This record gives sequence, C-alpha cells and structure tokens, in this order.
Amino acid sequence: MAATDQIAATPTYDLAKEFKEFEESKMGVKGLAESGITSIPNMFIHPPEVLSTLKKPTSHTKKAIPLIDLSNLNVPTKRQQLVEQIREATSSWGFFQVINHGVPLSVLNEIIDAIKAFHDQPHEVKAKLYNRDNDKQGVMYQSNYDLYRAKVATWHDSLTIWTAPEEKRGKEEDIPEICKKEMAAWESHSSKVAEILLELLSEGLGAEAERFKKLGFFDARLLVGHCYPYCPQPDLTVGLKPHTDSGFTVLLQNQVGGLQVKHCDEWVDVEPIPGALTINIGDIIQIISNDNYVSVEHRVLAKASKEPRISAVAFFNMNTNAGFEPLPEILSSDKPAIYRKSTMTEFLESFYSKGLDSKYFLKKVKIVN
Ligand SMILES: O=C(O)CCC(=O)C(=O)O
Ligand SMILES: [Fe+2]
Repeated sequence: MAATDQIAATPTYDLAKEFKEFEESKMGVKGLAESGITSIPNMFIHPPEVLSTLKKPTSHTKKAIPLIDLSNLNVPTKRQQLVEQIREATSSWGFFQVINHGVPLSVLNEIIDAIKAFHDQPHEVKAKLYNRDNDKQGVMYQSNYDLYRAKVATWHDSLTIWTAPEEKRGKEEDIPEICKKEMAAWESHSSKVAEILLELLSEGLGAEAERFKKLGFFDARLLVGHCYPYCPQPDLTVGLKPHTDSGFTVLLQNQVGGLQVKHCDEWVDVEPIPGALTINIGDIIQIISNDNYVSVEHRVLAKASKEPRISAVAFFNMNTNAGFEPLPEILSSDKPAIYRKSTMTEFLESFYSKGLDSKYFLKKVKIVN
C-alpha cells in the first residue's frame, strides 16, 4: 500500500480501540517494532501537514546549534566570555551543546548503555512498570509519553524516574536494578552541570548567580530514559511531537540522531557529538527571563536505523506550589514585565490539558496592553 493510501484508509473510529489494545498489550513501541511488522499501525500515522515537515530542507547551508566549551570555567575572564556565549545561544536558539563539562565520557556511555539495557529487557519485566497515569510519580515505563500533548501516538518508549521532591521520589526497590547505578550517576552529574549552567544563565541576565537555585529549580527533578526503536515507516510518524519543555533540561543522546530544534522556521538537527550534553530552557525560564531567553520547540524524528536512538534527559523544575514572574531586578521602565505572575499549578493545568499548542501558556500569562 502506498503511504498516501494508508493515510486515506485510516478510519478515525478505529483509533481508540487500536490504542486501547496496544496499551493493554504493554508491549511498547519497541515490542511492536520487533514483532516483524513492515507497516506501522494507523494510530501512529500523523496528518499530512505534519508529515510534509519531516523532509530535509533544501537550503544549502547546514545550520548547527551553538557548541560551547566549558573548560577553564573558573578563570574569571573565561567565565565572563562563557556567560556571554550562553546568553547569546539561549536568547537566539534556546538550545546549545556543551563539551568539557566535567562528566567523563565513560560515565556518559554507561548511562546510555544502561538505558538501552533497560529497554532491551523481555516484555514481562518491563510490563510490570507500565503505567499511563499522568499523576503517577515514582518510577514508570510507558510508550508515547507525549500523548497528552500529541493526541496521536508517537514512535517511542520511555522510563521515567522522579528523584525530587521526596514525596514523589521513586522508591529504591522500584528503580530497575539494570540501570539503578547509572541513573543515580545521571542524576548527580546532570545536577552539577545544571547548577553551573543555571548560574551562568543567571549572570547573563544580570542577576546573582544563585538566583535560579534560590527560586527552587532543583526542587522537582525527573529523569527520563527514552528509546526510539527502529521504525519501518519513518516518513509516516514521529518519535516525539514538537513541544517546548518547562524548566531547565539537560540531555544526553547516543550517536543515532533525530532530535531537531526549530530555528527561524526551519528544523535544525542536533548533531550527536561524542561526550557533549544538549541543554535547553523551557517556558518558565522564558517567563522569568522576561523573554531574554527563549523556550524553543523541538521534536524527534522516527528513524529506519536498526540501532535505536537512546537519550537520557534530566528535567529541573520548581515545585508544584511555587510561583514565578519576570525577575524584578532585570526590569525597568524601558523594559517592563511582559508576563504576569503565575504558579506552577496553573502551568501544569495547561500542560496536561490535551491539544494545546506549545506556546499556549506563554500567551495565556502574557500582559497585553
Ligand atoms: O529524546 C530526545 O532527544 C528529546 C526528549 C525531549 O525533548 C523530552 O523528553 O522533552
Ligand atoms: Fe523536550
């Protein structure tokens, strides 16, 4: 069947049933991919207006997100240069990669290998952790973790582990043994990197270095180990739908690629660089920075490579009861606040409500004169 016939033949009334069966099977997208299918089920097929954006742009110049070398961070002149570079990257791209961040390459490789080993386990082992409850914290494994935003299934599975606050933290015994040590290493290393970079981002705004930490950006933390398996029809689906993140994100990817960032209306590949970490800010930091920093849409392509894409993500957020607004010390009569005061509760409400576009919350709290 030609790809377009397959789209046309998709009866919408079937989708809920198909999805329910898939969920109940708890086989994950990886299980599906390994079952020998040569075409993907209808529930994964995205509409033509999305599929048409998956093709490579025809532009000759290959763009790349900024790459920042963190070595000599403690040399004062170098630190000032870094503040500048990071400010520039975060205000234009919202994304950058860092190298010489202090996390040994061998540790990064172990983290990727452990996440892959988790996803490579037999169905029965992973199925015990399968859960689709948005309010569930602790530890869970699921497919399509972006479903609440995407409404249509996407080609990936993930393991989610909450590490803070204490009441949401995954219980020791629930964290899969196969990646326990490595996820703990990912938490401590990604937190150190986040601490350094949030200081530099604070300084870039002209605020005191510890400002984000004091606002509570280490209070709610979660780790995700994504697996984007082989896809027989990568031009009909996506790995992860376009979205923006909420707080501060540190990401480690293997060498398969597929992550793309929207820049000047074009999807730009985040090229895998051995040893590099990818950093981005989300909507709350855009608000706090009063639009000096931008929260940028990103997505992951599905791929036909036999090797799965593996990524480890660490999300740093404020706690549910926290409030936020543009930092008063960066405002002036020339640069008044663009956003009103809001709370994480209000943010999460709109985050989990289905079908909203990624900039919905920013529009909602924007002050219109
Ligand atoms: O797996 C990736 O590269 C991207 C993950 C991501 O954007 C997310 O989990 O929010
Ligand atoms: Fe993301």
